[in-house]
Amino acid sequence: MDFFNYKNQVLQAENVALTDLAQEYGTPCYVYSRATLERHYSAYADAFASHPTLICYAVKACSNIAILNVLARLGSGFDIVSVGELERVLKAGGDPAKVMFSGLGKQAVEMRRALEVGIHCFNVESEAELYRLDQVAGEMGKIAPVSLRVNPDVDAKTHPYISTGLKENKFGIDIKDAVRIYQIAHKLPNLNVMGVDCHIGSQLTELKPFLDTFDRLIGLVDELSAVGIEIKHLDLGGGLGVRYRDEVPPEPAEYAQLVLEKVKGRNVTLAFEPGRSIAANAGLLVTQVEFLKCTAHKNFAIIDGAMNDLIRPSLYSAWMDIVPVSLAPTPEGSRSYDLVGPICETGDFLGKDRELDIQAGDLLAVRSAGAYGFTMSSNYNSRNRAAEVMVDGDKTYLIRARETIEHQLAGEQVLPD
Ligand SMILES: Cc1ncc(COP(=O)(O)O)c(C=O)c1O
Ligand SMILES: N[C@@H](CCCC[NH3+])C(=O)O
Repeated sequence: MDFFNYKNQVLQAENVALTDLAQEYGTPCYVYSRATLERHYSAYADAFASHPTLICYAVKACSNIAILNVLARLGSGFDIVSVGELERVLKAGGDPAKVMFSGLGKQAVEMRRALEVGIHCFNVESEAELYRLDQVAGEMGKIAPVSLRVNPDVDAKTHPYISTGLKENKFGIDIKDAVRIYQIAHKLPNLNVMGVDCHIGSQLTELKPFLDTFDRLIGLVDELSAVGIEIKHLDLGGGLGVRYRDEVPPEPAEYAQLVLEKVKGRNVTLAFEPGRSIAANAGLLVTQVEFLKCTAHKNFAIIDGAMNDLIRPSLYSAWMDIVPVSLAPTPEGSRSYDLVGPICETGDFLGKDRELDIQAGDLLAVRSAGAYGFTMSSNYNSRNRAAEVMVDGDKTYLIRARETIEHQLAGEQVLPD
């Protein structure tokens, strides 16, 4: 459930009509609902309340500092993959002691900053990374807390571009090699091997791959214990899917029930790194129809939102729900449209073959756009990135001003004469 509903035939974000919001902030514009974000985070926190568990929101899903701050106030931890994301968390008032540092290409300078602020754990993805982290920690006179990200070779049954837990994927350490590499890590003087980590993919709509993974990780924990390495922390990553169309993904409570059953009697803390399931349905992208272009072959609605604003449809052929902000009938009547942006790419579309009753000037909302929406946006075609607005009840806050050409050009210069 979210807090985007129609009232008097106009779509609202909480108590604010999107027509008013578009008037004030312009389009394209990302709109987030604070109540929805809080509800989604709390679904995890409540589900795991009976066991020591760290919920680390995956910053990459939506990294605006206002979003991070709303979650930090609820006690959320954060999963980061770069020093940029770490600085966002710190700026947002997040607690570094609740930060997991994931990602397979951490630079020494990033490790240094994370050690300086005292993060919870590094999720290390290769033997080479272990040596680098050991060296950096040694130079700083620190001990780095470490989990190894294990690749369990489980099929997450999701889009191939967002599946990460198969042996052919670049992520993690092959589970067959894990004991050997744990033994290396255990001997390195500046590392404290505390946990096992994994993340098998994103937009999972079944629990079975998670549970198969869990069983493999527990098997590894027992093997490690047999060679004298005690694991105190299990990080199961993110990946729980959301409904974009007709998917029926499991709720955090169902997931928790099964995991807590499996973890019974074991002295391990748990961690999760949900991104999409917290942010996706807490945000939408509001865009305006510039022109209708109807030919003998196709009807196009040319909109002011484009693939640079929201790349998921172009990149993954992802289907996103697109609805009119106002349900009032138009003189045009209902037709099937491809919703295309102004970018010079055939792949620049947000939706295809959508039956809509719209006319030029109308507003549309792309639903479930809160995750991997703004964070994957770009300046392609020198377009300014969209504004971001947070709604809280009947209040609205501009949490990121629309970019300007001056922002885009800052840092560029022509050659001297
Ligand atoms: C290491 C890691 N953790 C967490 C996430 C968040 O995943 P999701 O948004 O599917 O919950 C990702 C992205 O898939 C990831 O790569
Ligand atoms: N960006 C992807 C998900 C990738 C998750 C990153 N680990 C999406 O929009 O679905």
